[in-house]
Amino acid sequence: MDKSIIRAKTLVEALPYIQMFNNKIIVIKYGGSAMIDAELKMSVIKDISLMKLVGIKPVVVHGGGKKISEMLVKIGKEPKFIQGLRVTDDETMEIAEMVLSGNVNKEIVQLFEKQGIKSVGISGKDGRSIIAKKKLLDGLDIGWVGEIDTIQTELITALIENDFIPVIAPIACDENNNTYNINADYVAGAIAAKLGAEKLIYLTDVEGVLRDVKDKTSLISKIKVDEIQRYKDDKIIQGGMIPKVDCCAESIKNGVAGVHILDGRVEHSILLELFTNSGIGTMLMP
Ligand SMILES: Nc1ncnc2c1ncn2[C@@H]1O[C@H](COP(=O)(O)OP(=O)(O)O)[C@@H](O)[C@H]1O
Ligand SMILES: CC(=O)N[C@@H](CCC(=O)OP(=O)(O)O)C(=O)O
Repeated sequence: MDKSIIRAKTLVEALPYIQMFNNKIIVIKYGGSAMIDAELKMSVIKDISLMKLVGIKPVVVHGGGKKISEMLVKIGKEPKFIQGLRVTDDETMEIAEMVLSGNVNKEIVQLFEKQGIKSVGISGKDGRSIIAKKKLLDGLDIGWVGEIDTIQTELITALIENDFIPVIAPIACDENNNTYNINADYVAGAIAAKLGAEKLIYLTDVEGVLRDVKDKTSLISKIKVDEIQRYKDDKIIQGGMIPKVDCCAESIKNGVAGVHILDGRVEHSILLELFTNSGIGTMLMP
């Protein structure tokens, strides 16, 4: 068949989905692991730009953990994680803020602007959008790691209403102006719930949740919230996947209808998930 006919057919099939998401907020967590090369980054940005052009209201929450770790190694500091969360001393906090609120955030904004899409980069500090408090891991103090106390959507909503894509770095402060490093997965989940998003999509560097991390064919395509603990106990879900599934569960409890973990390395993974019948990745369900 002529390629243009295939394209037209695909478009016609996509139309009902496009209409279904018209004016709906979709939160995309763009993880550092899926920002590995320029081509891939551009492809993700183009997909989100297309969503915006067809009437969806995307909100981007980004990570950048790999870049923080690279910077720490450059200054001779060994990155340390406990249960997927970075142990954050004073120096690490300073670097995390520089990398996330500065470098990564502004690069994403610049890529949207290159597509002619209006976007504004903020961190949780701007407009006091995220108020944090210290997170203790089973009583253990791991430094300036924050958990979300309050989300104030005033600024984010103003940006959406004025046709901008909000691009949010997971840095926040508390009432005493201490700065906190928050895992971006938590920020995406909490913002999706607070905004009443239609969908929350986690873009990462694996096919989804795998039964065996070394076997990419072992994808678990559907997980019920009450199955998560068993997967964690059985050490199937580990490391960086722990905060992701916990946030998925929390957002579902808070009313987000569709939560997906997708492979950000696959071209058009978001569009395939949103606009076709061929669901990819892992879908979390109540
Ligand atoms: N069961 C699992 N399925 C898939 N990935 C897993 C699983 N358990 C642990 N992981 C790890 O979680 C990682 C994704 O989390 P993370 O590195 O924090 O990504 P991101 O930067 O996108 O937030 C994967 O690269 C993988 O190493
Ligand atoms: C406390 C904590 O772990 N914060 C994360 C924030 C960045 C992040 O979440 O980046 P990814 O989404 O790319 O993993 C960190 O310092 O790596």
